Formats: sequence, structure tokens, C-alpha cells
Amino acid sequence: MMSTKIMAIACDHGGIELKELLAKDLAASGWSVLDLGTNGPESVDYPDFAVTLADALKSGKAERGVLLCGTGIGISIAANRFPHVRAALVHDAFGARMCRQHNDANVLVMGGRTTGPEVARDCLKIFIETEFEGGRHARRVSKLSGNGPA
Ligand SMILES: O=C(CO)[C@H](O)[C@H](O)COP(=O)(O)O
Repeated sequence: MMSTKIMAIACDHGGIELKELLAKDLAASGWSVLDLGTNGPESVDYPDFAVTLADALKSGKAERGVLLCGTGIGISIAANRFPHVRAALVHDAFGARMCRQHNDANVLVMGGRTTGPEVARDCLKIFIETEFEGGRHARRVSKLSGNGPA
């Protein structure tokens, strides 16, 4: 029996339209969506949403995540402060593919003010469908968590 995979998704006010669009695509792809906000147009602070999503991954409430802010920059900086998070700020299909194949990214990050809806949908599709290649990349990824030589 296949269990439903859970994707946490969170944004600040700069990513809210993209969040709504991508959440629909996730649900249509068979993912269960854990929506961690924000859910209104009020101005909020992106680090708070990165922390909430990092907590959801750490506790096992979700296996992967999507984070969105205006540019994707601030929220990816915030998310990558957590050792269990590998958040990739992606702008195109190639980046979406590489962040899975080479970096085993567990969080896809995009900017609601920088990436158009169709490119973002394409990146999400690739992010959820692409497997990590392992091999030499596994050694490098393990060093990201401080498990390799200094
Ligand atoms: O992209 C972001 C962080 O990297 C934020 O979404 C952006 O800084 C919010 O800006 P403002 O408060 O002017 O809407």
C-alpha cells in the first residue's frame, strides 16, 4: 500500500499567490499539503515561516517543503540555518533538476516576485519527480551536515 507523501508549504506575503497555485498542483499530483501560512495579504516576517517549515521537517510532519518569499533569498537563508534543511533557491527547470539529482534538496525555494507562475509550476513538478543520484553526490551532501572532514 502506498502512503501519501506530505509536502509542507509556507510563504511570506511576497509568495502567497504562488503558494496557492503550487498547493493546488501538489494536491493534483497526489501529495498531501501541509499549509503553514501565511494565508493573508498582511506583511509578515519570512524567517518565522522558514522556522515553522524546518520544524515540520524535523518532527516528521512532512518529508519535503516548498518556501516562497518575494525573491526566495531571505527565506532560503533562514531555512538553511538548520542542519537538516537543504533549501535550494531555484529559478529554472535545470536548477530544479540539479537540486534533486546532485544536492538532494529537501526544500524548494522560489520568489513570488521573480519567478512566473508557469516556470514555478514546472520547477515544482521536476522537484517532486526527480530522484537524488547518490554516488559521489552523497559524499558531498553528507559534508553539508558536518558529517565529513572539515
Ligand atoms: O523577498 C523577501 C525576502 O528575501 C521578502 O518577501 C521581501 O523582503 C518583503 O518585502 P516587503 O516587506 O517590502 O514586502
